[in-house]
Amino acid sequence: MAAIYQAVYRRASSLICRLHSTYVRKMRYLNVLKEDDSLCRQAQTSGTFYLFHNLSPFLQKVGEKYFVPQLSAAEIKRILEKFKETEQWIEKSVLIGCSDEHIPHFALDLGALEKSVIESQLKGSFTNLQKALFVVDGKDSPLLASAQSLLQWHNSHQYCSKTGQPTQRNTAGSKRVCHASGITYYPQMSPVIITLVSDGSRCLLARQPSFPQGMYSALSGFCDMGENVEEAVHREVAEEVGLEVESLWYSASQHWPFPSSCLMIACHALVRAQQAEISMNKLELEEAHWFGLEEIMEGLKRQPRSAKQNDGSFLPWFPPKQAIAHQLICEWVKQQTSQLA
Ligand SMILES: NC(=O)C1=CN([C@@H]2O[C@H](COP(=O)(O)OP(=O)(O)OC[C@H]3O[C@@H](n4cnc5c(N)ncnc54)[C@H](OP(=O)(O)O)[C@@H]3O)[C@@H](O)[C@H]2O)C=CC1
Ligand SMILES: [Mg+2]
Repeated sequence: MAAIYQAVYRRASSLICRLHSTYVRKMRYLNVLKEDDSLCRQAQTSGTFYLFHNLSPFLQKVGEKYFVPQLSAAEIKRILEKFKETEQWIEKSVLIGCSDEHIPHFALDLGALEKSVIESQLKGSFTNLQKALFVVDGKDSPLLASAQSLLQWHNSHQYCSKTGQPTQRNTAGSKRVCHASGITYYPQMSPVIITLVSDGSRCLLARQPSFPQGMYSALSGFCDMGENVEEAVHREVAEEVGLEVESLWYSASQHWPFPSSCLMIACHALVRAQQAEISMNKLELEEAHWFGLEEIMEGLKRQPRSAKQNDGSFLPWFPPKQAIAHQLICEWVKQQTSQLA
């Protein structure tokens, strides 16, 4: 039966090949892997694997550069053999994407096995995600972030919240089902708005007590139940700095894995210059200031280390380019400089 099914799939995909672009074929292939457990199990034997250990990704350092190695199923089996574990472990992996040539990519957490043994066999180290995202190549960080978020979601959704019974995952790891209640659980993201407020000539940046010293960012906050993006922006700006947004526009979005899978929706917002006095909410923020164009341009040049002064205090610096807050600040600078030109 499986053989007939696979033959039909191969025939159908060869027809699709002739009709669609590489991107469309790739997305269709991934979709089929999510729906078809036996095909996905087969794909695991020819796929590549990103390794994690208790949610920390495995990286290799060559010179000053960090790489995210993709291991073959054979290499994974060799590690498992070392621990006298069976290859059934591979079934714990989750599907995270595929190459243009339809080589599927999986993420696998070997957290139950001794970390140092794997590290010395593969000549690399499991690195905290927060560090990893900022040292790997830009194209690898979204992949690491979404892989870790999916693994984390499976860790925290082992049981049905209605019946308390264990939930079962599909092979791709794109959902979990409670057979007692019939409820299907899908991986979740929390929508979060992030807004760069401007009064026309200055922009507003703030610090939360948990931020690294000297770092200022745009205002952010989780969307409330039932709220749309516009309402969330208006509310968060009012709550955090006591200002009323006059107009706003969408810029871009980003998946952010901290604390657990947020969908950051980035916007610019304008307040009236005559009504721009900040009334900061001290429960959420420790500082909030208006910054002029020059101060922002200086801040963008600073790194955390160069921001530290001799007396131990810090000059303002801003989130690194991997964070969408950075993109908002750069867009504001571009808009201001084009107005001046
Ligand atoms: N990529 C980027 O450029 C940036 C990303 N961010 C991210 O944005 C996110 C939200 O920013 P933040 O300003 O802290 O949000 P908020 O201003 O909404 O405040 C956070 C507080 O809201 C409560 N809360 C409400 N809903 C949730 C939920 N679904 N999950 C967790 N907490 C919730 C929690 O309070 P309590 O626990 O007391 O109930 C939490 O401490 C953070 O995860 C942060 O990492 C922020 C800035 C830049
Ligand atoms: Mg906030």
